[in-house]
Amino acid sequence: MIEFRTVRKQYDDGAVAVQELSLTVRAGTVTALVGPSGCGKTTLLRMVNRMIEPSSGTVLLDGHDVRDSDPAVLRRGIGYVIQQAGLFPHRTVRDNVATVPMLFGRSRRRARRDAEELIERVGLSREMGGRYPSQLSGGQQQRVGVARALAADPPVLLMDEPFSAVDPVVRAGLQDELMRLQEELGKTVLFVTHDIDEAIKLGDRVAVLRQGGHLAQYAPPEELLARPADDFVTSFVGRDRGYRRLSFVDSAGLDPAPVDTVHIGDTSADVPSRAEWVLALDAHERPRGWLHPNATVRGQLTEDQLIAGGSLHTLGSPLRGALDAALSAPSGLGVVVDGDGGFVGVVTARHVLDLIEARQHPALTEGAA
Ligand SMILES: Nc1ncnc2c1ncn2[C@@H]1O[C@H](COP(=O)(O)OP(=O)(O)OP(=O)(O)O)[C@@H](O)[C@H]1O
Repeated sequence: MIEFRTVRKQYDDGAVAVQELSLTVRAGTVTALVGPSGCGKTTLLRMVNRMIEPSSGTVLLDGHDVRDSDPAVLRRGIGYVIQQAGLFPHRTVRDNVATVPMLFGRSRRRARRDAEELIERVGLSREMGGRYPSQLSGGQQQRVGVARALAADPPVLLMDEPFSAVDPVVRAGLQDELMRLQEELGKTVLFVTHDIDEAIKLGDRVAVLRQGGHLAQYAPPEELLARPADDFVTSFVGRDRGYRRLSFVDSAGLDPAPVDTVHIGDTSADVPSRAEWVLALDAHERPRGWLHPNATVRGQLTEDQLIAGGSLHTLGSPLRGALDAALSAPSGLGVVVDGDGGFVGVVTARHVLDLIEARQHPALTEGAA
């Protein structure tokens, strides 16, 4: 557990970066620190490993004042990942990851073997261990940065905008990878970002900071979206927070309806012309696309005769996916699949909206029924 108790930081030039701030990061959870540039996020993060000392107040790690620990010893239990990975350019990937364990006395051979395992764990191939950082893409370098921070198996990870230098697609992949790793490893993570979407995706709790190092709100992401504490947080979380909140509403009670289906490879005799949209499935019952109403199939049904479908909603995942599936489908019918991708049924946007309404105002809906 990391605890900030009324910490304040004033730099020598008089600038106050953090203003009497109290915050607790529970063990085994991810807390995202988010806010505009210069609001004190990095300052706060670096107080944990004593790269920066507070002007007043206390930072506790598992109940112990960090000031009572020698910084070098303290940092052994704290992984640190920064933007653009900060790798040693003249060491191979494997040696970058093995450096810290070797400093702690692990044999070179053992440290390298562990490094190779970690390299795979963060989603890179073992062969990449022999390359130099400049021979990797930005996203791959970030993965190495994460592997290096994990190498000493620290219970705490500090991550300072670790993914902000890569493009959005790679970034999303790195975020997913971190979530997967975190499920496995259960570290106590403090994650700095200026991107509210990243904070909401990764944080079990999100701390929104505003200029001058004030804590504007500290809450789980769904609460932040549902009940922003003030105008600053409201504008910071953005306009479509109502829609984004659906990411945290489960889809229990969603009742997919049947729809006419055909299979790829069916002949025109099997596929009579219909006035309704027809969903085409493959041999594994997975949706492949839609057949337009009244479309005539010539010969066998092939994929190029289909209109590409919208997004798919997996049964049991949050309601946002169900609404998106309905809104993005050419037929207006959101396709619902099971965990294996097999077709289950369809939902309309109206159906999803009714469910949302019932969740938000249960009494009202019951009264109307
Ligand atoms: N060494 C320093 N000396 C003086 N002022 C500093 C120092 N480091 C940071 N500051 C100031 O403290 C404030 C907070 O800086 P900090 O780097 O913690 O913000 P941040 O929220 O991480 O910003 P960014 O998102 O831009 O990285 C800023 O106004 C900054 O200019």
